Amino acid sequence: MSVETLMTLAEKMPKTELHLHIEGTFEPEQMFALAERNQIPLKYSTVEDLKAAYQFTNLQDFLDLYYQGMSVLLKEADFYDLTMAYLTKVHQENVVHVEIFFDPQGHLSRGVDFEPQISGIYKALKEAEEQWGMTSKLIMSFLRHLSEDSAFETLELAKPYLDWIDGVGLDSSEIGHPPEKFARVFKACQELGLKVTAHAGEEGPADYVWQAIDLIQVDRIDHGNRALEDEQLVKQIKARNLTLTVCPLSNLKLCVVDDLTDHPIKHMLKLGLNATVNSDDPAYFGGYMVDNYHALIKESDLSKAELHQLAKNSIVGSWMSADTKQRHLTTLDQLFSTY
Ligand code: HPA
Ligand SMILES: [Zn+2]
Repeated sequence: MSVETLMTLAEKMPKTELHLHIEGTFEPEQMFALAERNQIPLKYSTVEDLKAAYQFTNLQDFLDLYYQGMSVLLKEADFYDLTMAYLTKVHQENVVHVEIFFDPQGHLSRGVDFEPQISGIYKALKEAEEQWGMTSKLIMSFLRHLSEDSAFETLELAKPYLDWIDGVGLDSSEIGHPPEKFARVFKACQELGLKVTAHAGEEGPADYVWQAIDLIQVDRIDHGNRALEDEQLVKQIKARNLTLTVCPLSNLKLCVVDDLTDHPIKHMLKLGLNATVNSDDPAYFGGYMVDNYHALIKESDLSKAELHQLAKNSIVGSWMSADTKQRHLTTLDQLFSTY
C-alpha cells in the first residue's frame, strides 16, 4: 500500500488520544491572546520569537518553557478556551475520544484555585460530547518534582470534583523522581476508585517502569520506551496486558530518539505490546494526532497491518465503556476492509 493511501487511512480512521497534556496544547497565538486578555507579560515579544525558542535537548528544557507558557492561564474562561481549541482541532482529525491530563499544581502554585481549572476544562469536554459525540476522560496529574505532601494536598482539593475525574497520572521531571516517591498517594487514589497511570521510561530507566507496575499498580504506562531495555519487564507488561501511550514526535523533539526510522514503537508492536500513538504536547512538539501518524508512516515504513493494530490498541487501551469500544472497533475494521 502506498504511503499516500496509508496517510489517508490515518486521517479517516477513528482515533483516540490517550496521552495529552492540555497545557501542552497551548498554541503561541492563543498564548499571546490570553496574555493580553489577562494583562500578563510574556518573556517573548512575538509569536515568532516564542516559536524559535522551541528547541529542546531534553525533557527539562521543554518543561521550563511549558511552565512559563501556562502562566497566562488564570480564569475558568482561559481553561475553557484552551480545551475547546484543542477539542475543535482534533474533532476535525476524526479523534472520537480523548483522555487528557491537567496539571493542577502548575496552576495552584501561581495562585489559581482548583475550581476554575477543572470547571473550564470539564465544561469544554461536556460541550464536545454534546456537539459531536466526542467522549472523554479527565486525568489529574501530579508533578513528580514536587513533594508527596503537595500531591496529597492536591488530592484533598480534588475530592469535591471526583465525579469529573477519572484517573490520576504522574508527570514532569522524571529522573530523580521515581514512582516509588508517590506510592502512598496513588494507593489513596485507587481507594477512591480512580484509575492510575504514570509517565515512566521516557528518560528514566526501566526500573522506574517496574516501580510503576509493582509499587503503583498502574492501569497504563505513559511512554515506556526504555522498558524495551529489559526482557523480563517486556514479559511483565505483556502478562498484565498494559497499554503503552507512546508519543513519537515528542520523543523526537525531546531527543529521546535520534530519528523516527527505528522508533521503539515498531519494536513494541513486533513484541506484541499494546503500543499506541499519541501527541503529548502538540503545540510544542510540532504535531497533533494525524501528524504523529503521518510522521511514522513517512519515516518508519509503517505497514497497513501495523497502522490498523495501533488504531485498535488505542481504542482497546482507552477507559471508554465496552460498548463504545466495540462501536469504534467495528467502524475501524470496516474502514480498513475497504482499502
Ligand atoms: O512529556 C512529558 N513528560 C513529562 N512531563 C510532562 N509534562 C508535560 N509533558 C510531559
Ligand atoms: Zn506526557
